[in-house]
Amino acid sequence: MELVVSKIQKHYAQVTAIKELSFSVKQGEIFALLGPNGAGKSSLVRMLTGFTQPDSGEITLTLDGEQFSSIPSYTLGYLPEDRGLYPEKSIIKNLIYFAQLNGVEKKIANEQACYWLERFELLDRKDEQLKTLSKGNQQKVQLISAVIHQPKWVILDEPFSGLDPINQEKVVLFLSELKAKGMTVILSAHQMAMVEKLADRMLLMNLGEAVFYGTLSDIQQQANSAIELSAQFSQGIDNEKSEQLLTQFKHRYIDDQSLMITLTAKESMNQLLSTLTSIGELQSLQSKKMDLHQLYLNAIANHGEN
Ligand SMILES: Nc1ncnc2c1ncn2[C@@H]1O[C@H](COP(=O)(O)OP(=O)(O)OP(=O)(O)O)[C@@H](O)[C@H]1O
Repeated sequence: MELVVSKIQKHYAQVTAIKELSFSVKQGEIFALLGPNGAGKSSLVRMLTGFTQPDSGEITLTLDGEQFSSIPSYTLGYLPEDRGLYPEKSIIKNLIYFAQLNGVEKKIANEQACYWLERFELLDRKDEQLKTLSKGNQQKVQLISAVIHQPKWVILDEPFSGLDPINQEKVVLFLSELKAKGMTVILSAHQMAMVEKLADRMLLMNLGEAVFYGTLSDIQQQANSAIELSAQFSQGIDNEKSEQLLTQFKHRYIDDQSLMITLTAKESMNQLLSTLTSIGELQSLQSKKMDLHQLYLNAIANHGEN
């Protein structure tokens, strides 16, 4: 039941939205699609759901011995980028309506709706009109509507958007629960801290191409040629002087006594050390693994350079 995407391309008039993209999603995993605005995530999702087709290349999913060129709608739960619920209807009626559209009996739909509403602490408001909920709470109802028919595959376009940190954590738990129930989840997101916690594997796209792909540790290994170093000085440093001396090294300031440097394989540690010691009295120099946020920024900045 692996979803295999092989060398797909998608063009819109002059724009090539997806270029020769290949990857696969394994059954039961949480797979994250990452990338800056315009990278091609929504174009890809539209092809995975069968809403549009690739101009070339192939998408294949084998389910119960049958082969499909997208995820069939009967087994898909989808949270689209443009949300669509009925603001005048009650929360429970919205959810039952969406479940019934997907062939779920009313009684089961009601049970499922109550189960998930309780999880999101919204059960006591189920009979209120949807429009009376805050934007974040409406988002939670929308998430429930995407999974109320217990699909095997779930695609969520930006499930964290508009949510405060507490509710983002609730969505992390919600997604983990979907995985524990055996669903395969594909999500697009811009919140790297959430993705780092959740995703089994991920694909970073830029300009329609894959920039990195794999588990977080695969990606950290791929980026191993570059290391992040944190330099701490015993006194405040002179920014003007450090800017002149550090021109060849990619760096950013943490505060007036410390900075982060990204050292690539091409650059010399000895030279960096002598540069740092001429900036001021170095108290410590530590290397640390790049988090997903930093890996993402570096990968996008370097994409297309080689
Ligand atoms: N219907 C369309 N007609 C023409 N160009 C399009 C169309 N849809 C997308 N594009 C272009 O294709 C490229 C990829 O867009 P897409 O919406 O897939 O990116 P995205 O990664 O989903 O961005 P975002 O994070 O902003 O939602 C962009 O250059 C966009 O302008």
